[in-house]
Amino acid sequence: MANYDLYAMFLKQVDRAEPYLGANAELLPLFREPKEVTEYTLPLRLADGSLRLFKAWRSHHNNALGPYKGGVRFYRDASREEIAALSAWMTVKCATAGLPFGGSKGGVRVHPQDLDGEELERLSRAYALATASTTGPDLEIPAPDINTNPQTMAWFQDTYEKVRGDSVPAAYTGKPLEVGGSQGRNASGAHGGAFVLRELLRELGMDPRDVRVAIQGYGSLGITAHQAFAAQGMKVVAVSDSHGGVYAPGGLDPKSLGEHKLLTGLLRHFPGAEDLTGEEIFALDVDVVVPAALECALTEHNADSVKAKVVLELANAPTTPEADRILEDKGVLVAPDVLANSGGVTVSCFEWIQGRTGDFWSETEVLRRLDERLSGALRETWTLSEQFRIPLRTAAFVRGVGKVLRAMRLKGIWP
Ligand SMILES: NC(=O)C1=CN([C@@H]2O[C@H](COP(=O)(O)OP(=O)(O)OC[C@H]3O[C@@H](n4cnc5c(N)ncnc54)[C@H](OP(=O)(O)O)[C@@H]3O)[C@@H](O)[C@H]2O)C=CC1
Ligand SMILES: O=C(O)CCC(=O)C(=O)O
Repeated sequence: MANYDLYAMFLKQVDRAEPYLGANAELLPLFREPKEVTEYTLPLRLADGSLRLFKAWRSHHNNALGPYKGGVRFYRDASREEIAALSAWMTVKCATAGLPFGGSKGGVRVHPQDLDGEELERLSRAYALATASTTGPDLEIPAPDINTNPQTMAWFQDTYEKVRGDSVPAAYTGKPLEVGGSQGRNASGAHGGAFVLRELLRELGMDPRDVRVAIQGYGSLGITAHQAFAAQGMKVVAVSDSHGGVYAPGGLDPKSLGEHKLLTGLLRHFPGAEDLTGEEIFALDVDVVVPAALECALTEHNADSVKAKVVLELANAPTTPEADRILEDKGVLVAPDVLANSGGVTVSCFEWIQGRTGDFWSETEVLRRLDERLSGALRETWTLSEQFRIPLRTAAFVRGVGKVLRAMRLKGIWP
């Protein structure tokens, strides 16, 4: 993925929506730029006494719709460009899901496996300290992303509250339940994706019980997606991680496969399944493929091999614009990330509301609201896509970017 310019990918997606944005397209030059990208150098004393410096970034893309919202990733290839592009997609995602947020993203260039638990805690606290002055329920509300989790959010929250000398439960989301998290947040990305897929299958006249799925990526999102799809009666026949994958035409059981991965660290060698190479996952004879790992998984090199009818993007930016064109020509429907993986940030929004009001909801209530919101967003996007005969991604951009531009116009963001 390293050779793709993610920000250029985002701009190409905006370009395709531009002809449908009417007079407000005049404001696009401002929308195309992140408002600010800040770089930090985080010092860390390692357990062996040596001193190491870590680069980190926080990108604020656009806040016309509300405070900045986005995850923080700890990732060895994190870069300024990657974080800026992901913040721009967050702006579109929040608008597409109808949330009162703008878009941001944060990242630290670190391979977390190189650090022990205490070093990771101190690095997390260093990041929260560096970004504290631009964080808060009305400013910017960070959340988990790749290699960060509820524990990371608890460390962020504690550091922030020590700086503020106050309790601020709505400053971070994706927290553990014990410190103000929301029911249903951990699996919300997967549930959101499953709701979007269910609605798409309905539009396509397909019965979920006849649907075979292949998932690339078996981390937080991939594992919970396997469970959510199986609960809807779909058959997950193949999954992969960074070491390769497994295929079982009769379906893979999420519980025993999860235990196998936990025990051995691998998906491969799962009893009763065939091993796959990572490259084979997208070319399988299935109905739905689900990229749930990293950016640029589907490119001009492998898009033509896709046999599925639907690509459900649970990862951020898994399909390059070149791959998008190839898939369109083949008649493959791509459910875009800004819609398909918006379940995470939507339940983050619910957590923010619960933290501000002190009124906490049951998991059933969280999932009911998530379903209502994402099913509605999918139907509106589908209608727009049919009306203008444009791909779902472009339709999602027309809806999402359109909302942001209208807010910019009303607020008079031009000085
Ligand atoms: N967590 C969240 O709330 C949200 C996450 N996302 C996006 O979803 C994606 C996944 O996030 P998340 O599940 O949290 O991340 P995790 O770090 O928990 O999991 C990532 C998974 O991808 C696998 N992987 C890495 N490289 C490859 C590869 N080349 N081929 C196949 N699998 C690979 C990893 O393998 P291994 O297990 O071997 O390490 C791991 O299973 C990211 O794009 C993220 O931005 C989007 C919305 C919300
Ligand atoms: O939950 C959030 O606020 C952020 C989720 C996120 O980073 C993403 O959707 O990519």
